[in-house]
Amino acid sequence: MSKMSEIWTGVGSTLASIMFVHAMIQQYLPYRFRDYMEKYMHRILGFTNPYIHIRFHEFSGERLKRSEAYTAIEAYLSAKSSKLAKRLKAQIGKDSKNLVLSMDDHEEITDEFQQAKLWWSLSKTTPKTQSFSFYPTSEEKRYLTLKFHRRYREIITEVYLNQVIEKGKAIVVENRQRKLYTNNPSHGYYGYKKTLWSHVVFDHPATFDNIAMDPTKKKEIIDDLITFSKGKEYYAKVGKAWKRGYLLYGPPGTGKSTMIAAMANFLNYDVYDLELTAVKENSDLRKLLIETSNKSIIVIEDIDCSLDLTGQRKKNKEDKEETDPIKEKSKEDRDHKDSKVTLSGLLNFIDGLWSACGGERLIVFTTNYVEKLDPALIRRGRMDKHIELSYCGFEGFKILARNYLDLDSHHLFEPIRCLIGETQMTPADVAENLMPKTINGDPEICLKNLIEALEKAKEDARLKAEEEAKEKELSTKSGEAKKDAEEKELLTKSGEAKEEEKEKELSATSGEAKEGDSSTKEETEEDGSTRLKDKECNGV
Ligand SMILES: Nc1ncnc2c1ncn2[C@@H]1O[C@H](COP(=O)(O)OP(=O)(O)OP(=O)(O)O)[C@@H](O)[C@H]1O
Ligand SMILES: [Mg+2]
Repeated sequence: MSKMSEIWTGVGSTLASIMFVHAMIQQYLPYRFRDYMEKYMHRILGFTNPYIHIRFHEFSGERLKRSEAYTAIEAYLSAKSSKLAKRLKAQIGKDSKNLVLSMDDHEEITDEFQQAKLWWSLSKTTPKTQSFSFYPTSEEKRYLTLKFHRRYREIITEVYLNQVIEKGKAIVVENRQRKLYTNNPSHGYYGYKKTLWSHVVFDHPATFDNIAMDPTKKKEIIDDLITFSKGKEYYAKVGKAWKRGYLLYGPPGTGKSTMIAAMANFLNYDVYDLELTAVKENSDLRKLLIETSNKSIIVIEDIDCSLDLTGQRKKNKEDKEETDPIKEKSKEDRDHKDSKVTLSGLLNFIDGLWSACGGERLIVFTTNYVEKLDPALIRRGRMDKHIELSYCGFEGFKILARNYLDLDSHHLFEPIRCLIGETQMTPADVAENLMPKTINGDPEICLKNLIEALEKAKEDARLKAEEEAKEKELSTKSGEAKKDAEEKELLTKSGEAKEEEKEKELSATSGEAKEGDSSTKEETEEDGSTRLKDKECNGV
């Protein structure tokens, strides 16, 4: 027993001495000298220590992007971590149904591969200059370290790691909880985490099945999306970045936003809803692009309202645009948000060199006024596919009737078919009319509601057309009257001019004829006036 206590005392004093020496070195040895010592210590240990360490940092390239390898390894280790690690981190999993567990900082778990034993550990470094903050610092850098015996070097680096990455990627895709991101303002206070994007779980029920549109057009879009998502090799072969631009245009309420949600659900992509007015400069746009993940849709809604995208051309049309409510709104937004994003910045965002970072991205613009967009912005190559979403047709109505009323046919479909072809009603309005207003609503009542609304819309359209025709007629008439008056004026003027000319001509000819007598007349006049003058002077 006394021997045991002696040993413990010995160990204790040795440890205390080591700690003392370490503290002295830390405090008194010059920084450069310490660096040298560490370097040579590692070399000496390298000869004696048979273990190899590989580090995988969470962020690569100046924190620009989360490392894909790190994410994949984290996913691969997640199953093992939940069994082996003592301290775990929990995150909500796919569809908010289950928890995904992973090991916490400074934990270590073991793995085996063809008789080789491996150790995975998670560490983090915090910045040396600590400042007081209520919030967790975003400067922490995490890294995973793999440790294994040097005799397994080849098998681990050439086989094991590749398998880990592959399996991890598959798990990431499987567990992917799709997200809807929006960009944080580039300036001002925006919470404790200086991230570029904030996100919520993307949970939109729209699918291509319940979008009301022409079936052939719908199939064309679906085929296009499938071709894109499977086109990795093809894009590489033709030397194009793996991305595709979609321009969705049409009147309000025709399903542009719904279509984006359906696309995301169909392809299982994340959605990045980019608010351009919150982006201060073109360089911020680039940073935002880099922070987006693969398999995502980058959306800019109402692009015509987001920015002044007519570039320099605006200056030439200043007067005209002053009365344009859309441009005025965009001007207001610009003034408020102080955004300096330019058209060329946006063009570069879509297909500049940076747009090729990552891959499998859709860029979608929506607008109500396609004609107001700069042609350079929507040319093929930038916006590859232009999709017009328009008023509801009979095919669209049938889809809505199936969605909202579970009806595939009904005797009221026929009058609706006739009416819907003659009116311009958006799918949003049709859907609203079809929606039962009570829990056990009768479908027939909903169809009748729709018929009523369609008839009203038809009547309104007729009245509007009549009014327009009248206005046109009036303006034509007033135009004609104006023209008549102008013509008359012109005629009168030309008549007068002619008369004057004639008179001149006449006077000229008569002047020539009388040329001989003129001297006599002048003389006579002269005489007369002399006489009058004489009279005046004489006081007569
Ligand atoms: N084609 C459609 N198919 C099914 N539902 C539709 C369709 N179009 C519109 N709707 C319904 O109308 C509502 C409005 O549609 P949505 O927001 O997609 O229109 P939008 O074209 O984006 O309009 P805006 O131009 O004003 O943004 C949606 O909630 C959706 O239920
Ligand atoms: Mg919309």
